[in-house]
Amino acid sequence: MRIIIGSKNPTKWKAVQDVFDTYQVDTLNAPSRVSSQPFSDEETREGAINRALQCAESTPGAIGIGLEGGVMYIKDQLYLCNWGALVTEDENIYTASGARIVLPIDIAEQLKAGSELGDIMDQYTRKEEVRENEGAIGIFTNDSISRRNMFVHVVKLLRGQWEYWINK
Ligand SMILES: O=P(O)(O)OP(=O)(O)OP(=O)(O)OC[C@H]1O[C@@H](n2cnc3c(O)ncnc32)[C@H](O)[C@@H]1O
Ligand SMILES: [Mg+2]
Repeated sequence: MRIIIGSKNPTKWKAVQDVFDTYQVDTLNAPSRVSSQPFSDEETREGAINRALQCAESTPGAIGIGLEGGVMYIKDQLYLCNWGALVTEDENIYTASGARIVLPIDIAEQLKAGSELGDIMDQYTRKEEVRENEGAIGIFTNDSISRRNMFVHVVKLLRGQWEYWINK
């Protein structure tokens, strides 16, 4: 069976390949159809579902996966949040979220002013393409958990739910 992941970002498709290691995993540049910087759990989850649906619809018999990054408030603190969705060929939708950590206040201020986290992180670290490597979660956990690692966990939650319910 083919798995299609709706992003060319290596942290995302490699996470899917890590979990679905015996499957053929293909990538599709599927737009999230939400803001480029989602600002709530709801919006981030919707972006993941939109991407997964487009992937599943693109190829008969394929499973679509969408992974989306965003930020969300708890009280006055801004947290990183990530969501995943898996859509089966009969359009069952499974969702799961990833671990979250609070963002430093100066990063939160720049996000509130309208910048995207990917750009802010590159400036902050003086690196290139942090979002395609360790990610903000890697930087602010002292490299304990990379963005790919965090997505592996999300994809395991998706695969596990799908396998559980498929036999019911
Ligand atoms: O190509 P796509 O799949 O769109 O990958 P992306 O890196 O843009 O990832 P998202 O659209 O899912 O993330 C939404 C925004 O948040 C940024 N972002 C999310 N998580 C991040 C992280 O861990 N490190 C750096 N930027 C992150 C990202 O760059 C976008 O600006
Ligand atoms: Mg993006």
